Amino acid sequence: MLISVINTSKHPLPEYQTAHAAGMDVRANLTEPVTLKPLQRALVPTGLFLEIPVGYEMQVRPRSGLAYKHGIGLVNSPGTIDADYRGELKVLLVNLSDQEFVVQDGERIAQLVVARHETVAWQPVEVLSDTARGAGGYGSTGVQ
Ligand SMILES: O=c1ccn([C@H]2C[C@H](O)[C@@H](COP(=O)(O)OP(=O)(O)OP(=O)(O)O)O2)c(=O)[nH]1
Ligand SMILES: [Mg+2]
Repeated sequence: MLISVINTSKHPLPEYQTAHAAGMDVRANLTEPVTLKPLQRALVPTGLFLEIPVGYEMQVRPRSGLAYKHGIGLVNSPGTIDADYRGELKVLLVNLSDQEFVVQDGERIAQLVVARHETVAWQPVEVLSDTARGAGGYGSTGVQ
């Protein structure tokens, strides 16, 4: 699919790193590095402005390498970019490690996955259909 984009950053557009990757890695666009102390969060700019087609959303997801090696995640994982959003795409990083982490300009900080979504209209009713699960949840089926 095609997504209209304005790139005000000094970096290339987000790219798939392999042929069948689901996510495109997106880069930080910074004038100076951002230091994240343990448990600190920051809204990191990308310099990208998008127009996602109606009926689709973009999910901003963590990169597992950054998560595993440095404890870097997204506070709102997965972030949701709406089709009608025209502001700058930003990434809400959090440092879940016990070490300081420095985000560098141009660093691939997250990945973007585009997905279809439904738009729901509610149908209020008095009774819902019976199922074997019923109201069971939160581990009701056991562990093994
Ligand atoms: O990681 C994110 C999450 C959101 N957004 C932008 C795009 C999205 O369309 C908009 C609103 O996001 P969301 O609905 O998650 O935030 P909200 O707290 O509900 O704000 P709003 O009241 O503006 O919807 O912010 C980002 O740039 N990055
Ligand atoms: Mg919202």
